[in-house]
Amino acid sequence: MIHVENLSKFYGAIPAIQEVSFSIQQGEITGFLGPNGAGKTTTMRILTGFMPATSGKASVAGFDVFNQSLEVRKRIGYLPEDVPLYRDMDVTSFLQFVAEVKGVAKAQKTAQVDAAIERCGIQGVRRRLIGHLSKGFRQRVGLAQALIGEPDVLILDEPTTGLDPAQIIEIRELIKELAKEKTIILSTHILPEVSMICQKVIILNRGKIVAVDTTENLTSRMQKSSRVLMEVDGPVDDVQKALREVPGVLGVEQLEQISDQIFRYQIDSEKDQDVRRQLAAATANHHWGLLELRTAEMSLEDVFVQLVTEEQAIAEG
Ligand SMILES: Nc1ncnc2c1ncn2[C@@H]1O[C@H](COP(=O)(O)OP(=O)(O)OP(=O)(O)O)[C@@H](O)[C@H]1O
Repeated sequence: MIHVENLSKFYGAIPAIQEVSFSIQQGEITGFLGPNGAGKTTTMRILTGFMPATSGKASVAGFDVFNQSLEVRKRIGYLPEDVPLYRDMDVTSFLQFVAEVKGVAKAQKTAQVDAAIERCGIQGVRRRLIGHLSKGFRQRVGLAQALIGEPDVLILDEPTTGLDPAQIIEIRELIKELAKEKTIILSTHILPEVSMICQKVIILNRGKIVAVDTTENLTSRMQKSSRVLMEVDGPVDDVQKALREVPGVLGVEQLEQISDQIFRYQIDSEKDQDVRRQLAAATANHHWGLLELRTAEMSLEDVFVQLVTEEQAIAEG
């Protein structure tokens, strides 16, 4: 559905993205993840035909984003980071205006506006002025305008930024619903958002792709060791020593103190080696209280830090 090949964009002499390549299949929901300034917005703007690239190729549904930008725009619904909503217009009039701008046939205009209003759950505010809506509802209106024209692809730039926790959950649910019928690219710098919503992740750092994979693969590929978390009631130095002596254990780190003698520990062991039984036995042998023992998944955040650090180390030689 979306193909990007060796895309680069320079602002003057400053490279915003360099040699970016990826493909997104129809129906996939892909997270564009990267710190501020990584090049997420730049890539999205090029894909939506808002801005030309300096070099490289990109196509959406088989149409070239540079030479056939009108065809591409018809197939993409775009939610920019700052949605240009007209605060003095009511929701319905605004969406009708968007339908006109997008060239929706007159006969379909009302039906499409109504459908978008319903999809985004804004029936109750359809006559309200946009300027009087909460940020969460404004974001829903932003999503509704992206749906007008019935595009196959949605490109959403940081759709949850600036929302409160309840609104964030609502918008994520809405995006997941939309993902049942659309191909979606969503940019974010919030890591859990990607693992919650996306099947695939493209990680950008300083204008370059550092990884493209499924969220699951990425986590397991980068996981170089297994990690166990324990909470033990016992003398801290002795506990650490005993846990370190368990075969296969690579390191023990003391985490927070819960109370007097109770501490939490993080134990890293060789990948694929399950040391939980031995850790429990070591604790029992010393008659310490074992209050908790569980494996810890490496978070996407750990993966991200690892990838970016590795990349920086390579760049610095
Ligand atoms: N119009 C512009 N003129 C000059 N430099 C720009 C312009 N727009 C972006 N840049 C630079 O290009 C790089 C990539 O920016 P971009 O906005 O694409 O990143 P981003 O990943 O979307 O970041 P953010 O999360 O902060 O929006 C940054 O270094 C930025 O300063």
